Amino acid sequence: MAGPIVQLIDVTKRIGGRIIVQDLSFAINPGEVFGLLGPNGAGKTTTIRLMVGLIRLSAGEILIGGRSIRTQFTAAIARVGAIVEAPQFYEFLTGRQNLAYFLNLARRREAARIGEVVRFLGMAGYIDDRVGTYSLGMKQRLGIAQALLDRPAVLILDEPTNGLDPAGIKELREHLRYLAAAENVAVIVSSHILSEMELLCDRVAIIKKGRLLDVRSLTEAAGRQVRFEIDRPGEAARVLAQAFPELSPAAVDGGLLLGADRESTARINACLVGAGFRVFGIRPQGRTLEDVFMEVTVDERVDAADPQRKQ
Ligand SMILES: Nc1ncnc2c1ncn2[C@@H]1O[C@H](COP(=O)(O)OP(=O)(O)OP(=O)(O)O)[C@@H](O)[C@H]1O
Repeated sequence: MAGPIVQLIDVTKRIGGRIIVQDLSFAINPGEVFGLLGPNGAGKTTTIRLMVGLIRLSAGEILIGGRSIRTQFTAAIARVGAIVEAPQFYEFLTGRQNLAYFLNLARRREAARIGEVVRFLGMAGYIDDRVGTYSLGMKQRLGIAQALLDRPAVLILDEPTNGLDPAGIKELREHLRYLAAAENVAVIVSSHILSEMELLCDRVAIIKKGRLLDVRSLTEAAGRQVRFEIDRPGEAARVLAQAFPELSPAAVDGGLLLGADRESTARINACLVGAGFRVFGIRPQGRTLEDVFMEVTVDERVDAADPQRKQ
């Protein structure tokens, strides 16, 4: 197996002395739809802005296709298509003319690629209409089309379901899943709504107050999640991502989380001990994604129900 296309290693961001994101470590594989899930202010947008190099890391490392976003920015970002802030289009041009404009900006003149992404995203019915006449969902899709023009290996979409109705979300999900499956693109999306992420993603990382609480697979219902209590989890996640990329290890508070059956649990343990890590405990993870997410959001719900508690 080729290994992860995106790796976050102990990613930390401080702004004005405040820690916004702390020690995030996880890896994303080609062909999967990966979600960043967390309440408002959890640090999802900051994490995405770090991934696309819009802001600088305070500590840690982000690798895209094995290239560092810090020291090899141009090579790393060449593999990424992203919509971070709402994409801007010329309203007086048609969708196709907008795509042609962006394609020329990238100094490529491959008109055939426009046809390809238009077909792919099912936009043929309106691509030659002026963008000023588009609905929010249509503009959203034009944004994705633009991000796909350069055939990225990684597609990053911040809150892509914002403003879409359930039918729009379902369509988006079908396109993203197809993209992941057919073109082996790693798709990264963020949201604060669990039910939307469950529909969209293969795996979900839950973030609260800038820290990674959990990473769950949503595709393998029987997938067994095992938690290793360990020293230096971020470093261990990196070592394991190389040795066992198929396990998608993630560092969470004081530990390491991965999908592993009995046999691989033993192999992972041997690998960790062999690499000099101290393993303090190994436990199957029993809680459902919803249990974890409820815990993440409980403070907010209590505060909302009983505002006096905030005093
Ligand atoms: N440039 C900045 N200066 C100061 N604080 C910031 C800055 N950028 C983000 N923050 C703070 O960091 C925290 C995380 O913000 P971020 O936008 O990453 O969260 P989020 O999970 O994307 O939330 P939302 O769903 O509301 O967009 C927030 O408390 C925010 O106020």
